[in-house]
Amino acid sequence: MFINRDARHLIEVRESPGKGLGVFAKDNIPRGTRILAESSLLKVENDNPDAKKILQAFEDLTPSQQSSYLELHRYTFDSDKQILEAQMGQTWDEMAEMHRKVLNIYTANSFPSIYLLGSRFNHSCVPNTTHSYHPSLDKETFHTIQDITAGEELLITYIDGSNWDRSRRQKYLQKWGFQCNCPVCEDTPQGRAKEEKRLELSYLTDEFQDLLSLETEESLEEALKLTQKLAAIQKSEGLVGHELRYSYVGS
Ligand SMILES: C[S@@+](CC[C@H](N)C(=O)[O-])C[C@H]1O[C@@H](n2cnc3c(N)ncnc32)[C@H](O)[C@@H]1O
Repeated sequence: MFINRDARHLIEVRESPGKGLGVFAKDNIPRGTRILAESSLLKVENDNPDAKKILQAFEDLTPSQQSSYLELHRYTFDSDKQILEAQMGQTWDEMAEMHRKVLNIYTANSFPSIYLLGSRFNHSCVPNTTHSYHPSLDKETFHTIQDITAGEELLITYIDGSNWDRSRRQKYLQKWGFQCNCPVCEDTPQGRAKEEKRLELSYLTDEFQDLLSLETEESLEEALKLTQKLAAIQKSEGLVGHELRYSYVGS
């Protein structure tokens, strides 16, 4: 049986300078704490946005759930707008204002479901929090992956590839309409040194895939050595979420 508890009393939502609202620690939080296990407010069974299903799911909410939903952050990137326009058979300007709002909120916050508290986590390319869907609980769970000090912001990553280079990361983040200034993205000597490590990770990951595809005893042994090297860099760079798990057990 899975215990359906979290430590949300240790977090609060408040203004994060330059980022809108964010999630902050009210107290010190040890690494590995499940800070949140949250049921979705609005669920759409599709990884890609489907305008009509999203609007129907919104219609199916209670009035109080609808007003909570409408308080979430709004943003829709142009290419997502084009997809939604095609699905609706209307231009963005022709759509009812409420439809634009609902879709704007969906595209800015979907996991692909929408979570009221979970949607307030901002992004960092060096996250201190990870999240995943927990099928037995039917909840999205959020765990700290670093020790957090009181007052610190809890950050997840919106990117599914920690070894992407800076320009690829930034291009992907355009979907949410912001420029990342996390410790790896900042244009400082420290930021550039961290970026070098990302490039090394990218190179080693490609080499690892090449070795695996050879499927000889020697290449698999080499691949195993490489994963140890990958894991060491990931740990030293604070990349201790999903990517480290992949290094140990494969994706
Ligand atoms: C899922 S919401 C996160 C919560 C949001 N800040 C709010 O006020 O509800 C995504 C939005 O947060 C902002 N955001 C997230 N991470 C950011 C970052 N690292 N820097 C600046 N803005 C960020 C962007 O406006 C983005 O579209």
